[in-house]
Amino acid sequence: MSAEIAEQEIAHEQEFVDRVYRQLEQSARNAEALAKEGHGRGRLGHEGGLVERDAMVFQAAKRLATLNAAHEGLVFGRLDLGDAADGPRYIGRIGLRDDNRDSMLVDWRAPAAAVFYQATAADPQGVVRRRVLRCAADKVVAVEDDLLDAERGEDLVVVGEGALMAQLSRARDRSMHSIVATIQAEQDKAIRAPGRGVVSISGGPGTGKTVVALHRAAYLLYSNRRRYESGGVLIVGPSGVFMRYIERVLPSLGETAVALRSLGEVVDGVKGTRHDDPAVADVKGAARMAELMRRTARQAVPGAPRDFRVFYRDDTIVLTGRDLSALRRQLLSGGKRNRQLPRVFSALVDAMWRQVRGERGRDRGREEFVDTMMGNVDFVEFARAWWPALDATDVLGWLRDPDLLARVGEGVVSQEDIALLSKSWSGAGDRARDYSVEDVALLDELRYQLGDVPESHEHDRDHEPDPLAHLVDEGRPEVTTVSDREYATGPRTSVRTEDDGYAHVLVDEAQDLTPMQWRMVGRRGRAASWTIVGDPAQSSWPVPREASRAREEALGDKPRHEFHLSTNYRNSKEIYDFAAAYAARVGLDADLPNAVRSTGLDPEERRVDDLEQGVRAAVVGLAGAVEGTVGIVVPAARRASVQGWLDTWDELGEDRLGGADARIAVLTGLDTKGLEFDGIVVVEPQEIESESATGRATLYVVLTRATQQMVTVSAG
Ligand SMILES: Nc1ncnc2c1ncn2[C@@H]1O[C@H](COP(=O)(O)OP(=O)(O)OP(=O)(O)O)[C@@H](O)[C@H]1O
Repeated sequence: MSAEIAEQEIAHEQEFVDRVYRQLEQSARNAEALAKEGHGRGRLGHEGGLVERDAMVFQAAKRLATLNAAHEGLVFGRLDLGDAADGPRYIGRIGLRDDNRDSMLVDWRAPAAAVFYQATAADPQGVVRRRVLRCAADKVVAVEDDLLDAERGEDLVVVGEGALMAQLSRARDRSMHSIVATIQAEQDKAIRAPGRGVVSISGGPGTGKTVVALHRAAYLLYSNRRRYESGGVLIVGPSGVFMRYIERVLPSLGETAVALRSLGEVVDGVKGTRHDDPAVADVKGAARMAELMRRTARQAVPGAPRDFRVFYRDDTIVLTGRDLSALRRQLLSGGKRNRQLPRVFSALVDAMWRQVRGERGRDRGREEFVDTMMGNVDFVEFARAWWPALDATDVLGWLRDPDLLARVGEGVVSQEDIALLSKSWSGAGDRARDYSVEDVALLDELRYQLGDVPESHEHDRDHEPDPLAHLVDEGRPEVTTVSDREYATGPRTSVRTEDDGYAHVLVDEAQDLTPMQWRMVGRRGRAASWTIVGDPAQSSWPVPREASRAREEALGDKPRHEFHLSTNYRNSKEIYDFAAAYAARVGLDADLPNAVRSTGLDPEERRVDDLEQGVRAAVVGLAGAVEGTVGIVVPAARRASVQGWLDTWDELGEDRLGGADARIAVLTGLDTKGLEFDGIVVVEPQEIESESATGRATLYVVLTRATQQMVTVSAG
């Protein structure tokens, strides 16, 4: 194939791409005009004007956002079909029509685009030639063809060596990119799977599970926009760094109505960023913690009055500790703690009225007794303190008291568990509200145990007017509506459990969710369809059976659809062979995909006398050898010291600045989950392996993160 012919083809495609961009601008102008008109109508003030305006402005703004997001690499595919009379079909990130309403560009998710991904030479499905256009901004820089039907395509020019290889060899930056142009047939099936029930996508490292799941989210939004945009789509991933890594994929596909949350951010209003030590994390994630939280949520409020005494007419009325415990149990048997707030006053007054024996008191009747108590400042204060509206963070705080922890933990968790939990919480001091990722699932458990504070229980007609009502109102959290969610760009502000549900829940790196995290995520997907992505061999949770039970409970009896991906698109063959040999050596039952790209560069295992100098040489070497990112992966115990070294290695310049998001960054094994780097330096792999009960799986994850080159460095 001569370069000249390739140039001609590129120039030809450029003409079409130019036309598409002109049309895009026209559409953007139309959307803007519509938005302006919408604002104008609002001002007219005629009936219904506001509603109409809101709808118009909203639609126009959304269309504008989509158009802006689509700007980069707008057109990426072309199909020449058997029936030449139809002309070529172009595929893009969004669909676009010309002024005559004729289709110029087919949205990649539309049924008419499916053959672009599914046609093969063995089964061309009417496609003669498939062409991928590679663009830089709005300029076509290369075209890559597959001739699928050699007979009918005799006259067609065929250019390029394959879009996929070109895409896989590109340098990595700190963001995942969309793969719309090169989705492979087995991936496409998982992306376009029907939106009902649970879609599980499994596969070994680098098989595209994450990127496929994200494209699936975009597909679902396209195929049933009303359901998924108003009900919301929640995407849960392992860490903040991971969420930043994937956050650009959906906007680049024109979708913004999605909540991306790391496991530490699933609960509105709290944020866990640090991890507990593995031993503590293992306890906090275990299923037995649910019972511990249930018991905690039923405890008397620490520091609240233990009894109450008042004189009424001829009687001394006393609510003893025992009375109050019985009342607490009685109220709790009627429903969740906060839900019972409207009943507290009557329950207390009833118990006290039973003690009114004197004639003067009885003669005046219960009503007067109630009125008197409502006006009694001491009583109202006592009742507020005895049964306040409780927040999960306050209740978790109770467990900082080792005695209380030991009391509620008895018979539920072991003595060792209690010691570990106590060390984690009672030592918190100033960090009392600095939650770990593992604490967040416990807070969620407590939220559901406590229940929401009723919105306006003062209107509750079945019960006495409640002097505590105003108290409750002060603390009433905001409630979000469906339209808030549609308009929302940032995190939701709701803290009510009833607003937690989504229409679709997508869990990435699902093999790592603890039982408590499954419970937390499961609550958000009771009525949802699900996409679950994972690879059991990469799991860092030590009790897989317990986690799968919790996962089954979260998913209920929803129908399951399984998809398996079998090609590793990330690692060079040399790197993946090394990792697979490690998995076999340490006895991991790994799902071994087929790595398709070879670089001729084997990983290196270096032994050095001076660890710092050895790591420095490896990092500087890789930073010069690869174009993209370099990850320095260290045992958790060495993280701070290696970061300190990196800070002093001035020859690396700006590339090491910016912490976890820099071109050259220090990460622990667990931090690397789901990420990838062009070059990886693994510091003391043996220590990473022995650092936790599931260290072998963690090291396997680490060994499967590099796209180009990998060096391990150990001292001695
Ligand atoms: N069809 C494709 N075309 C181009 N690149 C692809 C394709 N499929 C996957 N990739 C790339 O392969 C890399 C690995 O993908 P991804 O991170 O989604 O894999 P994964 O299965 O989630 O990996 P792991 O389980 O190891 O974290 C990414 O860079 C992704 O963009």
